[in-house]
Amino acid sequence: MGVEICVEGLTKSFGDQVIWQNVSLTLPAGEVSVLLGPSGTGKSVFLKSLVGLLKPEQGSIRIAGTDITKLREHDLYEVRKSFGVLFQDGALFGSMNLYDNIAFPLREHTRKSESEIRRVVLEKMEMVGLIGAEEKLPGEISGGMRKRAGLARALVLDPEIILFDEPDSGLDPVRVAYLNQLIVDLNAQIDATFLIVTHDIASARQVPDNIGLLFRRELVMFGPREKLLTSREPVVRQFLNGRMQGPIGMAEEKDAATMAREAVHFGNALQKEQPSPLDMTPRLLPGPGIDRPPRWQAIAESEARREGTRS
Ligand SMILES: Nc1ncnc2c1ncn2[C@@H]1O[C@H](COP(=O)(O)OP(=O)(O)OP(=O)(O)O)[C@@H](O)[C@H]1O
Repeated sequence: MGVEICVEGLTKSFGDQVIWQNVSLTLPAGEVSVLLGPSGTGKSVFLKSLVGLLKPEQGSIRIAGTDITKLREHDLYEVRKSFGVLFQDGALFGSMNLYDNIAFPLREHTRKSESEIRRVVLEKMEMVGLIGAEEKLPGEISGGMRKRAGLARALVLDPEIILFDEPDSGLDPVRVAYLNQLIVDLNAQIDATFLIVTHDIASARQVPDNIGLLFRRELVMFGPREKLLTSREPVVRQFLNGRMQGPIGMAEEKDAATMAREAVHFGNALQKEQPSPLDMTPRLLPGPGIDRPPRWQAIAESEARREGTRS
């Protein structure tokens, strides 16, 4: 369960437009990682590269030791079965009810009997809190329920890696909180490797083990969430605090003249800014009723110690 993904020196362009270059990171097996970045920095392109839908020009993507950039289409097809992907809108078939949508990958990719399929579909629907909604059509349910259904469908082949493309998009803050709790609960239950692309800073602060930030065609930083949350790197602080002041501009990158005007206006206050203890948001833990495997038990104990030193 849960495999390591090791990306080294990855570069992707479309024509002469370089999307990102020399990206290296390791997504540790079974951990939750978040990828942040201003709009258009190529986060979705990165997810598509991981599943082999796009081919980077340089670098390697090792999944459990196999470099998938070198695989032929047939072998890639096999590797893709180890991925579950939650697309932004759930990507459900509008004419199929939720049960059939969730059963779809099992009917396509396995030889399971309908009674086995029923067992798996109902188990996953229960995990995401959708029991009772089997007959509903995607158009009859809320955006939050569609995401849950998309997640149940991503789970049916027991993936070792789950990719979430902006799971919070289009949801109100309360639904985002429920979905984050579900993501953490699932990670404790199925122990797969999770990568979440998001713009939601509150989620990025609370949910992951690791955070990465794409900016100016590079991976500015990737590491344990403590490293990012307490970083003094101006672009990281600007992004995490959702501010206009800093290197990120309206069209991704600020020009030198705007940066110079800001420097005059704010002096070097931004450069000197220190991270505060408040930057270390408490981590979201698996909810009541979810058994904690040793990894999550250790996280809970370290959070309790941190709380102890705070109060
Ligand atoms: N198939 C493609 N062909 C050409 N250009 C593409 C293709 N896919 C993506 N791009 C370009 O790659 C860039 C990055 O797009 P991408 O959707 O990955 O950004 P993103 O960081 O996910 O943005 P957002 O946060 O707004 O979703 C964009 O300029 C986009 O136009």
